[in-house]
Amino acid sequence: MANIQQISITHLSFTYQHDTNTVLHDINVSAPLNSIIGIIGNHNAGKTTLCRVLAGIIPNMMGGDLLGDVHIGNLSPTKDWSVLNRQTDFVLQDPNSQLSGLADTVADEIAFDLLNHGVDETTIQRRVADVAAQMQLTAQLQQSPSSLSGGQLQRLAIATAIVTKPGILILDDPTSEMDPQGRADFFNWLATIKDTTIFIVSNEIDDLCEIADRLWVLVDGELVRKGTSLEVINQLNPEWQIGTPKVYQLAKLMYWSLGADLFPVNINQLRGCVHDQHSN
Ligand SMILES: Nc1ncnc2c1ncn2[C@@H]1O[C@H](COP(=O)(O)OP(=O)(O)OP(=O)(O)O)[C@@H](O)[C@H]1O
Repeated sequence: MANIQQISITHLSFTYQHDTNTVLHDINVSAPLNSIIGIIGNHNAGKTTLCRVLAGIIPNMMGGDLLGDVHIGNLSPTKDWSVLNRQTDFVLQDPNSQLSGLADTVADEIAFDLLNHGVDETTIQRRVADVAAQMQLTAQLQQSPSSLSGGQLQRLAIATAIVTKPGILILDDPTSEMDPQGRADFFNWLATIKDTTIFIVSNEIDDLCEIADRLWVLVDGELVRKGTSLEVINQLNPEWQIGTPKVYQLAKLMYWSLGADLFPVNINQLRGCVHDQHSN
């Protein structure tokens, strides 16, 4: 029986149709619902593929040989896709591929799913204004989506995903086109989201260590590390060539340890550590 408070993945393996390479190898992991899970790893490690499985796109829209079991709460992306799909939004790596292409304005694009859900006009206007403010797109609401910059398009893709208030949000490299300030604003916003299970693939390891409750590390399709960012970053194998946060690099250099050879990975941990050094 599935644990309704847990995300659980057991013995998950996957090979794309008409392919012989197994992309995901026997993945086993669990995490509490409503947490932020950062998915990191090397190039072609299977991060996007794992997101597709979590969203139910595999096997419902993309075929292949899927083994094992995935549950998000009591729902299985394979067996309960129609229910899960209504609660899930997926922000793709390429924002253009997820916009409707039918809307004349940014406001219409954000409103698109709400209109499809039959939401009333007043609620739509309020939700569009709220979400545009959250994604800093208020000034662009009457512009055509085609006039937006890459970073603005990514924020629009996120706006279209969150406007329906999904309980599960899957973000595949959502800040790749954003400038440093846009990226910082996005991660600050993400940290404020409540009651939502968030999976985020990102190379922004500094930001992930500030906000993620869990990190999952994929290397060549295998889940090689899982745990808090503190545990995971302190146990990375250099051969995996996965970047570490600047805070961790500095702390290691200065030997600002949290004890037991654990070095801080985010600002709060670093502050605690430096404070302890001064008070000793
Ligand atoms: N639709 C597909 N059909 C067949 N093979 C695919 C498909 N999508 C991805 N793959 C293959 O699966 C492997 C993992 O790809 P995936 O995109 O999941 O990795 P990733 O970790 O997200 O990569 P990146 O860091 O480059 O974004 C790669 O070898 C890729 O070529």
